[in-house]
Amino acid sequence: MPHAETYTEFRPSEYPPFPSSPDFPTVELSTISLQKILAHDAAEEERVLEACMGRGFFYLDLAGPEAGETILQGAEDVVRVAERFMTGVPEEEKLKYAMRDGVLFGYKCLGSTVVDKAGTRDMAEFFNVGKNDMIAEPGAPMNREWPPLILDNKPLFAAYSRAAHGIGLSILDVLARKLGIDGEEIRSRHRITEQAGDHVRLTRGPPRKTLEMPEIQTPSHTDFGTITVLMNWLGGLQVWSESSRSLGSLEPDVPGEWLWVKPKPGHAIINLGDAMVKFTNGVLCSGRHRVIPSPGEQGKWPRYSVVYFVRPEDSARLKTLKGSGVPPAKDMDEEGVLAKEWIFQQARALGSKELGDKDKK
Ligand SMILES: O=C(O)CCC(=O)C(=O)O
Ligand SMILES: [Fe+2]
Repeated sequence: MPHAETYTEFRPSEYPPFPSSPDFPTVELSTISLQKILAHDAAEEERVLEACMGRGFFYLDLAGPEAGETILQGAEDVVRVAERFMTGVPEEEKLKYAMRDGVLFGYKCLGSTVVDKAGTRDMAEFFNVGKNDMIAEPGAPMNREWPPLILDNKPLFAAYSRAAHGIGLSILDVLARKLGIDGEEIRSRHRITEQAGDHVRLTRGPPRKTLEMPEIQTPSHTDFGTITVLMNWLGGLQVWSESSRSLGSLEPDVPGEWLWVKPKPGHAIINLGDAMVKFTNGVLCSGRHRVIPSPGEQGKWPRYSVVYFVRPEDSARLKTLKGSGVPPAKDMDEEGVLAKEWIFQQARALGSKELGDKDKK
């Protein structure tokens, strides 16, 4: 038995495999190579477009480029910080850092959101670590107070945020090129130094209690921002089998079923958010997804994930962008809605009590 101080419940090398049984139908997602994207490989770029016009989800092979390696190693280091926070800090201390007053950074305790019309409570804890505060120069003012554990690891969160943001923008560059959109239209709305809702989300879901109970950890949602870089080690994430471009309702609005997304070692899971649907007038899809406890034997382990949300800068304007592959829309020549306001509206549409919980969803 390891000594209490070295004990860890995050032990990827010991996890049982994802069950191969028809009881757990999985989704087939394309695998895209970050290396090839960065080398402007034409066939790979076409596959990125196809994946984003379809489900809006794909695996990204991170091996090779420096940013990919930063995510691969960094995600495990981030989970170790998450584990110390989630399992080591008393609840009343954690609640001092709760998300509140429309600020989406900080702690969300288990059960603070409703996952269905019956009012069932969620089963996941998160901690949203804001990008701007982590990349801030020492001594610069911050958007909020952070626990010492997070501040002690500021360089880790800064490096992780920069790498994930950079990867997200490289994918957005590809999509812009393929759709004939001026890449600057997207880049200028996602400058890393500008204030934005970008954050690293640390999540912990407890082990499954029973085989039958759904125990929803994160209810059905589409991400609000532009693009998401997700690292997870255990099953639990599911995508809705049919793509839908409508935003905002808790339940899927087209017939289909939930399909499991099998974690793939060495790969991130990339998905588009609602801002990308807006920018492209619905040409691209923000896939609907949710998280339930891991299947089969995997469900005996607590489940951690590390999510980076790339979002438009707070003061950016959201509207359909001009491009040869984008059908014209009424809002193209309008000023567009302020990103900060857009996120707030999306959160409210999802029935959130506070903005924070439901960027959350
Ligand atoms: O934990 C996961 O695998 C996905 C989490 C997620 O979808 C989210 O936090 O938006
Ligand atoms: Fe999500």
